[in-house]
Amino acid sequence: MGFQIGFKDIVDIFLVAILLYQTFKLLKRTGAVNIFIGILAFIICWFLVSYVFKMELLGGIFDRVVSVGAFALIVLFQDEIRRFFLRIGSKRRGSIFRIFKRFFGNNSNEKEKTDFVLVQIVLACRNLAKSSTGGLIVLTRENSLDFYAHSGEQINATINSRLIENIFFKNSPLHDGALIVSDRKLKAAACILPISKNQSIPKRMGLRHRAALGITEHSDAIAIIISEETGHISWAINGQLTVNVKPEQLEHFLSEELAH
Ligand SMILES: Nc1ncnc2c1ncn2[C@@H]1O[C@H](COP(=O)(O)OP(=O)(O)OP(=O)(O)O)[C@@H](O)[C@H]1O
Repeated sequence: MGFQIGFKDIVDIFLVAILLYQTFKLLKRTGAVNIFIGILAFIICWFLVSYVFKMELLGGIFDRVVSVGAFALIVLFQDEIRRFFLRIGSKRRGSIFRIFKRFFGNNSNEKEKTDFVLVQIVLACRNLAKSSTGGLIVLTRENSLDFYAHSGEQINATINSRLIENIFFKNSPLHDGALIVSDRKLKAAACILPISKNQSIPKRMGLRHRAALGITEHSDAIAIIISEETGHISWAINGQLTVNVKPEQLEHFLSEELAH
C-alpha cells in the first residue's frame, strides 16, 4: 500500500502545522504547554501502536481513550476555551464606526484628549513608584472589561493623577485590587482580575503581577503594575510582562499602543 501525496495534501499538512503552531503559542503563554506536549506524545504513541505496529490489545485501549478524547480535552482546556470565547464575545460593537471616525473625525481633538489621559496616568504611576505605593491599572482597548469592572466599585470619574494616587493610597478603602480605565474614564476600582497560571513568572512576583498578566491573557487590555515592594513600574500586554521601566518609557509605550 503506497501513499500518494498531492497538492491538496500538502496544503492540508501546511494548515495543520499552522494550527498546531498557533495552539502551541497560545498554550505556551498560558502555561498549559506541558499538557499540549503530553497530548501530542500520546497521539504519536497511539498512531505507532495502532497503525504502524498494529498491536491489537494496546491499540484497542488507546482507541477507547481517543474516542472520549474530545470530552477530556474540553475538561483539560476549559480555561483556555472559555478565554477564547470570552475574547471573541467581548469585542466591542461599533468598531466600523470607530474606524470611520478615526479617518474622518476630528483626530487632533481626540489625540489631545488621549494624550491628556496618558499624561495623568503616567504622572500617577511616577508618584506611586516614588512613594513605593502598590498599584494596578488596567487600560481597556477593544475587548470590553465590564465583567471585571462589575467585581469592583463603580466610579465613572474623569481621569486625574491625584484621584488615581488617592485610590491606591494605603488607607483608602479602594486601594486593594485593580483600577479599570475605559473610554478615558476611571471606570471602576478594587476590581478582581483573573490570576495567571503562567509558570515562567519569577517566584518573587506575587498576586498583583499575576493578576496583571491574567487580564492581558484574557483580553487585549494593557495592565500597569507599580510594585509596593520595589517601587518598580512594569507593564503587561498579551500575557507578557516588561519589568522595571522608566515613566518616560511607559509614556512612549502607551502612546504607541493607544494611538487610536
Ligand atoms: N485577583 C486580583 N485582582 C486584582 N488585584 C489583586 C488580585 N490579587 C491580588 N491583588 C492585589 O495585589 C496585592 C497583593 O500583592 P502581592 O504583594 O501579592 O503582589 P506582588 O506582585 O508581589 O506585588 P508587590 O511587588 O507590590 O508586592 C493585593 O493587596 C491586591 O491589591
